[in-house]
Amino acid sequence: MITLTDVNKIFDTATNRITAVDNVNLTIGNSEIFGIIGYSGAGKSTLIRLLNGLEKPTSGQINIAGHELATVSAKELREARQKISMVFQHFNLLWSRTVRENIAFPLEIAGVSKEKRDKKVAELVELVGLAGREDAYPAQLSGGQKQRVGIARALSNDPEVLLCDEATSALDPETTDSILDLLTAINDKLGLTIVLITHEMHVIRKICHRVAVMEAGKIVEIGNVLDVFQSPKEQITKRFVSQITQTAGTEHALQHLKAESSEGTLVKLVFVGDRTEQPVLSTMIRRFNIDVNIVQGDISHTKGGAYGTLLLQLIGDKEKVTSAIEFLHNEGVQTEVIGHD
Ligand SMILES: Nc1ncnc2c1ncn2[C@@H]1O[C@H](COP(=O)(O)OP(=O)(O)OP(=O)(O)O)[C@@H](O)[C@H]1O
Repeated sequence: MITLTDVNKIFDTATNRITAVDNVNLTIGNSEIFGIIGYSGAGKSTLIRLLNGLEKPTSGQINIAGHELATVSAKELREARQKISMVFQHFNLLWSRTVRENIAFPLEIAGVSKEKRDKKVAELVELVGLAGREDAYPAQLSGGQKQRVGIARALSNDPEVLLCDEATSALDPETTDSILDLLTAINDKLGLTIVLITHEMHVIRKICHRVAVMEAGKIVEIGNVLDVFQSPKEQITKRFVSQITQTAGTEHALQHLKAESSEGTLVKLVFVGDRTEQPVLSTMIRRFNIDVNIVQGDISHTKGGAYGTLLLQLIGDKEKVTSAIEFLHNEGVQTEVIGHD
């Protein structure tokens, strides 16, 4: 559905030359929810502007739904852009128009008849959960409701690809979750492809099938969300993953434990998929007759399954502790020994 081949975007300014997108190769499948994560300046906005045809690449090819964006005529680009819609961080609504009129706006531009517009708007209002608010103005809506209007408007011309540019970054955590649930429901119901850029790993974890990590214009890591959570390879990816898996107290707790208690073996466990639901730990404790002190733990849910980390202090006979760690490993639990007595 979307293929980027050797894509570069270079900005030449009066004083320097910036490679905002650096040799990016990427394929995004039909109906996929694909996340691009990176810190500020990584090149995410430039990449999304290339995807919606607002920028042309300096070199390389971008193919979306059969259209070669880099080389198409202005007319074909307009046609291609009919298939691509965008949701913005700050909603970009028309403030003097009602909810109904905002959603209908792209249809008006496209010359769709009033009857068809009204029918479509009614469907979309229902889909995004705004029934009863059709005649409200944006200023009368909450942030989450404004974004619902933004999403309904983006869907009005039946796009095949929905691009989301930090769509939840201006919202509080609870509202963020409700908008992410809405995007998931839309992906399930309409089967359209969603590409989102974000700097929040929570967004990736909650709704994406796959993720690409961007740094200095390059995609430095890419994979299924669960795989990336389970074994991030690059340092930057580890930092993003730790946004979720590491609570503020962990480092402190570790240092405290290392300093205060020299007893036992400190082990970090990573559970993936079904393993999180199995009583692996209680079996281990019973079988090897060791004491276990839980230092820290959490579980996250991704589209591909559950993912959890647990920091344990194992206390007991050294051989038994070693066998217990081996048992965990054989049960499919990733183990990493962090410290020994
Ligand atoms: N039109 C432009 N002219 C010159 N430089 C640009 C232009 N657009 C982006 N850049 C530069 O390209 C680099 C990537 O910027 P980009 O906005 O794509 O990153 P980003 O990951 O989206 O960050 P942010 O979240 O802060 O927008 C930055 O160094 C930026 O200054």
